[in-house]
Amino acid sequence: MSSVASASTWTTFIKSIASYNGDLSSLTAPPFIVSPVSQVEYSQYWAEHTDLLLAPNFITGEDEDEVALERMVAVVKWFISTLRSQYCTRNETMGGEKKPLNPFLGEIFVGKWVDESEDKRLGETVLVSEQVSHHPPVTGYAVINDQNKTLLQGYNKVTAYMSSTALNVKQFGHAILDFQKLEEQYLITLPQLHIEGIFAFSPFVELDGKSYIQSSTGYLAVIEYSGRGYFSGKKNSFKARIFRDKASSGDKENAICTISGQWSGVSGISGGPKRPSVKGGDDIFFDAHSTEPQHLVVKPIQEQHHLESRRAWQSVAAAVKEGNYDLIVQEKSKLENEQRALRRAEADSGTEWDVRWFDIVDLEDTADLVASGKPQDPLVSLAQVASLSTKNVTSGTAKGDKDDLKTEVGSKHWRFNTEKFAAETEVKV
Ligand SMILES: CC(C)CCC[C@@H](C)[C@H]1CC[C@H]2[C@@H]3[C@@H](O)C=C4C[C@@H](O)CC[C@]4(C)[C@H]3CC[C@]12C
Repeated sequence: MSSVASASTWTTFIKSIASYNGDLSSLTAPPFIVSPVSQVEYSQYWAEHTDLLLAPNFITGEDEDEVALERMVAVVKWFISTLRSQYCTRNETMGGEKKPLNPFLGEIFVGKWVDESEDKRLGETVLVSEQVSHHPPVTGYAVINDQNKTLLQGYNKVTAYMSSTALNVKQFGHAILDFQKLEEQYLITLPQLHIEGIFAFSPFVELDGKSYIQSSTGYLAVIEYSGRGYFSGKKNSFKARIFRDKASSGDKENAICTISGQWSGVSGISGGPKRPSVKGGDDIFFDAHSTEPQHLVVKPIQEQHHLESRRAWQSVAAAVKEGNYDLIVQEKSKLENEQRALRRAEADSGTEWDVRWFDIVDLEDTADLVASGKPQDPLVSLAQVASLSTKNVTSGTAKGDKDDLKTEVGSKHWRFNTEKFAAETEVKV
């Protein structure tokens, strides 16, 4: 396509999103900003640094409180390390942010990270990701490491609205990182973001606002994001402050340590743990470019189940890579029509699609759960400590915020079901 033609298609697209407010799946994007990758694959970006994800398991010592702080710093380091993968991958590999393929209900994506450490202490780490809802689109994921009894699970939903300068994206959902051997859990809320550069023809993500990591040991990390110019003149800036607890986080001066810099580049740490080993050497906390992401190993397409993402979307992905607009539309329609036929058949037989590895839990009435003797969902206990909402609202919403107080918003959340996954016989990782 000529640059004049693509500029006019781009202008038409911008006009179509100018009044846009809702779930992004219905947005028809011009072929040159469509990605050949389905959004169900994005869950892999949580664990492209498995060594950092698992690091807290190996932090031990005499002083319990110091160890708890060191583990919190290690969790923050891992979290910061995920951001470049999550939000820069398309820019780095496709020359700009793209619109991912909209996963169909039941679409799955699985793979594993192989332990490349000398002592093999990391073991195998497995990813499972599943599209648990189509309207609205919701992706559930779990990263499982049996050797170190570590489970990261979560789910994600996005909505968006266009302002005069950017596409503003709200993330719903959260992640829970459970170190079962340590009996320590972390609630992780998701950053909010906007897409800049749309009018200049070159979209990219900027994170904004705050996200939180609450540890069951009481430590709370408050991470603030800014684009170019607020904290420093640099893009993708952040400042993470670690506090002893929620109560002390009211005053920034109480921060035990502060980590700041660029999440897509270099960051440093001041204050915090006494042992230098957890801080990173030479005053560098994390350098996103000197620690390359470790990519997930995925089975060849011919060995994949028909619901596995790369197999299901292979014709569309090929058409996207070819830049063949008519073929993209044709191949996408085939898949969408099959999905519509499935939904009609379910409606006719009065059945519903069986979500494979996840369940929805209603945390509305936690008193019932406590009375039933079942262990409390970590969201309930950790959100309470951090004073965050347990409702189905924008990730990181404070308790008592106007959205938290809306009576019509429920507290239904997606959870990974380890038993269902253990009983899986058709899908091989
Ligand atoms: C290019 C643009 C104008 C079209 C709109 C694309 C829009 C649907 C895309 C753009 C960025 C995408 C984010 C992506 O940056 C990273 C993540 C993190 C991942 O864990 C969950 C998905 C999410 C939020 C993507 C959702 C789809 C977005 C907003």
